[in-house]
Amino acid sequence: MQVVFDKADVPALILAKEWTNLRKELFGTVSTILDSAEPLIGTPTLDYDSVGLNFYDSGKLSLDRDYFNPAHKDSGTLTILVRSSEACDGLEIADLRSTEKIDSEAIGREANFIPVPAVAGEVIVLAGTRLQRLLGKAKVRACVHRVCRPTQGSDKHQRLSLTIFCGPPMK
Ligand SMILES: O=C(O)CCC(=O)C(=O)O
Ligand SMILES: [Fe+2]
Repeated sequence: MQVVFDKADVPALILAKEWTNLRKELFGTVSTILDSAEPLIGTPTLDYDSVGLNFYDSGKLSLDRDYFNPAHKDSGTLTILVRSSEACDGLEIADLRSTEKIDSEAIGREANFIPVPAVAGEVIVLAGTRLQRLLGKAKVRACVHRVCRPTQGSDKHQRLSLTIFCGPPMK
């Protein structure tokens, strides 16, 4: 038996089409805000996205670990982040003005970190190292971020987040 799909009905293709339109709008806005003539999408190399799903469970985090996810930069152009909506879920970003350090680990030790409380319906957009490379450090710096062990809520805190990593990762 042969099953024939109408492409217009395949959910993954519908989603891909929606995402392509959204991506175009998002990068157009970012280019305008950053006054960039540099293409950020629209070439086969740049039009690369990958999706990540993170499940964090503080019950499974060993006691000597303070972070679900230690200080790091994402390596693409932009990261779109959606997370479960508890007010203080441990996400923090580094204030890069508070340190001269360059690498994520040193920034993680030295910088002041700013908590990012979750707001219902929000979508967070983080700059990655490829965006910094394309536009120059004077215009944009890759966001150093981390997810701490949450201090609020029950001991068995669980957290879910979804990321779309746009652009090919830097090596
Ligand atoms: O879970 C989060 O809020 C952040 C996840 C993250 O930084 C990553 O997957 O690169
Ligand atoms: Fe990240």
